[in-house]
Amino acid sequence: MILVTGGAGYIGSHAVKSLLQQGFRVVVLDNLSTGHRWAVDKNAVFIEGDVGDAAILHSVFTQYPVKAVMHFAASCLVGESVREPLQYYENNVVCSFTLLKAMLQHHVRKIILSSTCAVYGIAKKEGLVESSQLAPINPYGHSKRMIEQMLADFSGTYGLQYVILRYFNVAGAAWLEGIGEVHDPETHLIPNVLLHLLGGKEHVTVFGNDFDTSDGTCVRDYIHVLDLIEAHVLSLKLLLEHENVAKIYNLGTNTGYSVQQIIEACERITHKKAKIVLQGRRLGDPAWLVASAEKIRQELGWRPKYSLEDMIASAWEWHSNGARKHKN
Ligand SMILES: NC(=O)c1ccc[n+]([C@@H]2O[C@H](COP(=O)([O-])OP(=O)(O)OC[C@H]3O[C@@H](n4cnc5c(N)ncnc54)[C@H](O)[C@@H]3O)[C@@H](O)[C@H]2O)c1
Ligand SMILES: O=c1ccn([C@@H]2O[C@H](COP(=O)(O)OP(=O)(O)O[C@H]3O[C@H](CO)[C@@H](O)[C@H](O)[C@H]3O)[C@@H](O)[C@H]2O)c(=O)[nH]1
Repeated sequence: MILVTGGAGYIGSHAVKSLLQQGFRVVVLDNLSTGHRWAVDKNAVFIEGDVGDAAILHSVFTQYPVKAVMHFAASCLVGESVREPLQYYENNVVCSFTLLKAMLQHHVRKIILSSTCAVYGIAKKEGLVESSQLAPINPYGHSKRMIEQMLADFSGTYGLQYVILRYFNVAGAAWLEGIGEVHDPETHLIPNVLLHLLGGKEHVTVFGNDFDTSDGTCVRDYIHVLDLIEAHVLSLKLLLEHENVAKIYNLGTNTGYSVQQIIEACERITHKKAKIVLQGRRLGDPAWLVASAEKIRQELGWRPKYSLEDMIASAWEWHSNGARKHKN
């Protein structure tokens, strides 16, 4: 059985569906702080609770034969982390510590961690590799960096085995399966543009056009959630079929798009025109984050199948149709 923390969230809910489709049994632990009960596939066991609650973890590990953990649960907004660092260190570092301690107490030694390219900080304009310098510039990136360090330390001393996946910007939806991104408030760029084009938001805000990039807006590397989950399944198989695994992989597409280019792509795909309002920079944003995902390609044979157009089109379908059912 696989324990999926944060399995009611955007990415976790896609992972749960995929694991079930691959024949794994799944138990989800989620406190529903940003996730949704409806997003959890009904064939998974759902436990509403906090990853920082040692008693709940004890009961989960006692009740279910958990072979590995996929740890998605976290606070994960860059700007919010600058405003609320206490929350980020508590929900990410402290809760992950409690989870890891419970795992070790119950002899569960395999984990996949959702990490982030925010651990790199200010990057040079070339594909970031896993060995690039780690110098986060916001509390969110620091908190994930600290969890990564715990895994490395616990691996050496206690035999913890892990795959750390550093995601770049995740987008798209498995909308035909009835899941996609729903955050309230929504802060991510692609859904914000699409929600505006659907009439739900007055305009699109662009945070800063004075960065050192070709058009002055921030550049990110966007990856389809289904490609991302495919990498999780490969990582899980690696962990389950081998001993002493301790791996770090970037998950991106090696291609950067500026905020301006993303808005234009959304306009092209939806045949609608966006109203743009320029604001100052958002706290904690680096100018440029683009992956080299060569390592996971070489070692696990993973490569992304979906384009930026696929991400935007599937998110558009989701926001136009699927997500509406869940709004009151
Ligand atoms: N969305 C991205 O582009 C992106 C990029 C890099 C990394 N990540 C990482 O991926 C993971 C999932 O992100 P997401 O976009 O799906 O976010 P999300 O907010 O949609 O999902 C997070 C889920 O975790 C749950 N949760 C949070 N704290 C919890 C706790 N203490 N106990 C139990 N449940 C808790 C929430 O209720 C939610 O269901 C996070 O770890 C995030 O840091 C996301
Ligand atoms: O309405 C908006 C929303 C965002 N942006 C900009 O668009 C870029 C992307 O922002 P967003 O979609 O919020 O993603 P990130 O801040 O890059 O963070 C996401 O991607 C990170 C990896 O880069 C993950 O670690 C985080 O968890 C996840 O929230 C940034 O430059 C933002 O300033 C805007 O200009 N207007």
